[in-house]
Amino acid sequence: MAITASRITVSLGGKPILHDVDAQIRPGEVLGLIGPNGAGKTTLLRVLAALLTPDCGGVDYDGASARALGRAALARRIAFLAQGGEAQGALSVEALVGLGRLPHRRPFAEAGEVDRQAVTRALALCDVTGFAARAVGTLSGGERRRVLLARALAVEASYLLADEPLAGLDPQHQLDTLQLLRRISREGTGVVVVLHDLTLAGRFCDRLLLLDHGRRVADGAPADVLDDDRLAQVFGIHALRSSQAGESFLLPWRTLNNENAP
Ligand SMILES: Nc1ncnc2c1ncn2[C@@H]1O[C@H](COP(=O)(O)OP(=O)(O)OP(=O)(O)O)[C@@H](O)[C@H]1O
Repeated sequence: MAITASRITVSLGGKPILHDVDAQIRPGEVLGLIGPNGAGKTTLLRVLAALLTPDCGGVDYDGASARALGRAALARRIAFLAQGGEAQGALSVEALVGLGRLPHRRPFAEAGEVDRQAVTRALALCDVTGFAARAVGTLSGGERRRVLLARALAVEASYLLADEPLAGLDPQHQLDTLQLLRRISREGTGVVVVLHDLTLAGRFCDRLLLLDHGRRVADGAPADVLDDDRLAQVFGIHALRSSQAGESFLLPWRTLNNENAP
């Protein structure tokens, strides 16, 4: 069981974006998708979610193609949290999170008890139960982000694909969100998450896939992927390293084109 993307090549607007990229999302694992701005992370995530058809290569979903599965089955199998996702202003938070249940409902059917329980659980997991009756348009940016994650969790899909779920979140909710993603992965979900924070990516992901200029330059354990040479070559930074209670971590410290900075 896995989502397996093989030799993905994509051009957009006549510009090559991804070249021959392989990627695999496995149940029970948090895969971090990292790389500089413009590296192709969102494009790869959209291919994995079957929202974008690659020019070459293909994606296999637990042994079936997207076409064989069909839209409805894919929507139950894959939850997608878009980067900076829009949310309709007048809709209540509870109704928006309830949209995550649509793939499970027959057309025009009312929400059932299972749907209501999934929404209640997703609201609690994302710490937004207190906002349930509020109009989405009245929330702060970070609150709205957590509500959109709740909508994705309400799908209760086998795979969760999240594009920068930490953007705009305060430190507590960043840590909460990553702990939550780890928790659902331990319960069997395959999680892929686009992250810019290398400290958190190194701490919370089981595996990191590093993209640079549309190419996969590394895929493996965080400690192996985030070595000094790659941080220099791909990100142009130097990082400090330390450990706390036996857990090692890195802290991006200075850019290499600014050697004299503190
Ligand atoms: N429709 C399009 N037409 C032309 N170029 C595009 C199009 N969509 C994306 N691109 C380009 O493709 C490249 C990869 O974009 P993508 O959004 O996948 O990068 P990313 O790694 O997610 O970046 P970021 O970290 O900044 O979000 C960028 O250079 C972007 O400008």
